[in-house]
Amino acid sequence: MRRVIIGIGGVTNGGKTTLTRRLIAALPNCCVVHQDDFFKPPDQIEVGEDGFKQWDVITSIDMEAMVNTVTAWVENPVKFARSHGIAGSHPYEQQEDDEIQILILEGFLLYNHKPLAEMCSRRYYLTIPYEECKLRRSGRNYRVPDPPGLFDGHVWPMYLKHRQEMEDQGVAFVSIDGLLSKDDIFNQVYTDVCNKILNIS
Ligand SMILES: Nc1ncnc2c1ncn2[C@@H]1O[C@H](COP(=O)(O)OP(=O)(O)O)[C@@H](O)[C@H]1O
Ligand SMILES: O=C(O)c1ccc[n+]([C@@H]2O[C@H](COP(=O)([O-])O)[C@@H](O)[C@H]2O)c1
Repeated sequence: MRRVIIGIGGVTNGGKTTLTRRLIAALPNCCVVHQDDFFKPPDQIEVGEDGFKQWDVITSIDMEAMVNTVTAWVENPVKFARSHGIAGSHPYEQQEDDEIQILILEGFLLYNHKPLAEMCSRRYYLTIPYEECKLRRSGRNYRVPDPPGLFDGHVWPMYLKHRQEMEDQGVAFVSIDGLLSKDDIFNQVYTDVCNKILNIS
């Protein structure tokens, strides 16, 4: 059994979840782990000197739990799929030795966590400019709503900081223009996955 982990990273509201949903529907034997599912509870999030809860830093996420979840998939992708209620049309019971199992990791701080970044066979990174990001973010409803000023005071500065850190650390990624249409983004990434990972064209 061949295992492949694909990273879908990038800026908040860049289109990561949208792209991930489409890839899951198109790829065989494909599971997903969302980094957002590992946010710590609000009472464990530090308040910074700027007065904002520091959601957009890696310590706001329980990375140990996330890595444990990914490790569970690596150890047994078939069991992982079953225990996460993924039946699909693929014959999990009849595994061929050369069958491929795919895990998508989706999140805004994937590549700033070295062990996770290194687990990805290929890393995609969605970007959108400041104005578009602020606009999309203003229409989003998170479990904890954004207080006024959070985007400019915390979210965007942290995005720039983490992006710079990732580039300084030499993490290799395929940059995706999040301003393209949802169809174009999907086609670009799906074609790349087929060519570079699945070796089918
Ligand atoms: N390519 C796109 N063009 C325009 N809007 C998009 C595109 N991709 C996503 N969106 C919209 O942007 C918002 C955030 O998308 P989402 O996929 O949840 O982003 P993320 O997971 O990166 O935060 C949603 O309203 C979504 O419909
Ligand atoms: O999901 C939550 O519980 C949650 C609570 C507070 C904040 N968030 C925001 O979630 C953002 C990352 O998710 P996303 O989908 O926008 O990439 C990040 O910018 C956080 O500010 C998310």
